[in-house]
Amino acid sequence: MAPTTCFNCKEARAVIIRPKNRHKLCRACFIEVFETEVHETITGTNLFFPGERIAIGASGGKDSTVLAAVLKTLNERYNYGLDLCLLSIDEGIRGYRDDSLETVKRNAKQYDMPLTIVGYGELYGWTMDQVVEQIGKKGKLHILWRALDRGAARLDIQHVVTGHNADDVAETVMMNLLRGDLPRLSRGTSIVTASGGSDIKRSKPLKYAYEKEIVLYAHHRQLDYFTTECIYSPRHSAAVPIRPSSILDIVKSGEDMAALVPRDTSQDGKSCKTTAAAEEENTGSCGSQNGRTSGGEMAAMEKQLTENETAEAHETEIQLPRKGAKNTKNTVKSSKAVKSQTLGHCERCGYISSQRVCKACTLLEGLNRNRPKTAIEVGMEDEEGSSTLMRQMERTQLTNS
Ligand SMILES: Nc1ncnc2c1ncn2[C@@H]1O[C@H](COP(=O)(O)OP(=O)(O)OP(=O)(O)O)[C@@H](O)[C@H]1O
Repeated sequence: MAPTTCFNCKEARAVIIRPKNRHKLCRACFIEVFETEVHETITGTNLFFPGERIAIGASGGKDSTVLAAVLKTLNERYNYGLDLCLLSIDEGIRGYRDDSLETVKRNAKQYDMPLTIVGYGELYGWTMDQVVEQIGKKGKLHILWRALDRGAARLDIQHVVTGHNADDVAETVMMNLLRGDLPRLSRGTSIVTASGGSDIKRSKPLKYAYEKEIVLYAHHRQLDYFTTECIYSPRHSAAVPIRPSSILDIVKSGEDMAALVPRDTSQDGKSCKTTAAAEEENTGSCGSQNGRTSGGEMAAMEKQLTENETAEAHETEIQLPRKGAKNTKNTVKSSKAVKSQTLGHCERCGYISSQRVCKACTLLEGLNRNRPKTAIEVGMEDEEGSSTLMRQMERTQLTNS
C-alpha cells in the first residue's frame, strides 16, 4: 500500500494523525501547524507586549518543556521581543522534583534561558517531604501558585506562563460543572488568571493545545523532558472523552458558560474576579491526595480544613440569569446577576481566600505547632539543619512575606 501523503504539503509522507481533527501530516507540517496555532492563541488574545519579561513555570515535564521550546521559537520567528526565563519551584520531593529539576537545568542550557529555582523550604519552612512525613499525603499544601508568584516577584517579573493545556482546561470545566461552580469554571477557562495575592498575572498559552499533540511535538522535536509522575499526586482525570475533538468542544462550551459569569460583581477585590488564588484553594499539584494522618492536633487541623471546605461549598450559589423567565426549579426570583463566591484576603498571608485564614495557612499553622518535635529530630541529625529550620520557623510566622 502506498504511504499516505501529508494533508498539508501534499508531498512528504504523513507520520501523524492529529487527534484534534484527524488530519494526516508529515513531521515538518505538524511542527509548523502546532507552533502556528500557539502563535494564533498568543496574538488572538494579545497575551504579551514587546519587551515584556516572562517567567516560564518550568517543572521539567512535557507541557512546560514544550511551552519553553515553542515560546523560544515563536519569540525569535515573530520578533515578540520577549525576555524569557525559566522559574522552577522546588517543593522538596526527593526522588521526583530533584530529578525533574535536573531536566530543567539542561533545558536552561538548551534554550539559553536563565533559570531560577525557589524552594518551599526557604519560602515556607516546610518541604513537601517534611509535610508528608508529618501528616501523610493529606497535606493539602496548595502553595505552588503563590510560590511561583513570589519567585516571579523576586525576579521583578509580572507575568508567569504555565504549561496548562486543552485537556487540563476541559477537565476543569467538567469538574466545575459537576460541582455546579460557575465562578471557578470561569476562572479555569480564562487564558489569563490574575493572581490574588500580588500584581503578577498568570497565563496558559497552550490552552488550546491537546496533551497528545504536546507529546507528539516533544517527540518529533526530540525535546528533553522528565516523565515520572509525582509520587504524592498521581494523575487522575475527570474528563475521559471518547471522541478527541470533544476536548475542544468542552473548552469552547466552558468559555460560553464562563461568559455568563459576571467578572466583577462586588467591590474591594472581594468579587469573583478571575483570581488564581481561589483556584489554588481547591486544586494543587502535589500532596492533594488523601492519605494517613497523625492524630490529635492534626485531626483538629483537618477538621478545620474540612469545615473551611464545607463552608466554601455553601458559599457558591449558581443562579443563571434568564430574561423574563418565570420561577421554576432552575431559575431564581430575581435574576439580576449570578451570585458569586465571596473572596476576601487571608488575614495571615494576605492571599485571596474565601476563608478568614486560607487553607495553606491553616495547614502550615498546624504543622508549625508540631514543629519543635520535628526540629529536635532534625537537630539530632544535623545541627546546622536544625538551626536553619528554627530560622525558617521564625520566618514562617505566616505574615505576608
Ligand atoms: N514545580 C514547578 N515549578 C514551576 N512550574 C510548575 C511546577 N509545577 C507545575 N508547574 C507549572 O504548572 C503547569 C501545570 O502543572 P501540573 O502539575 O498540572 O503538571 P503537568 O500538567 O504534568 O505539566 P508539566 O508536563 O509541565 O509538568 C506546568 O506545566 C508548569 O508550567
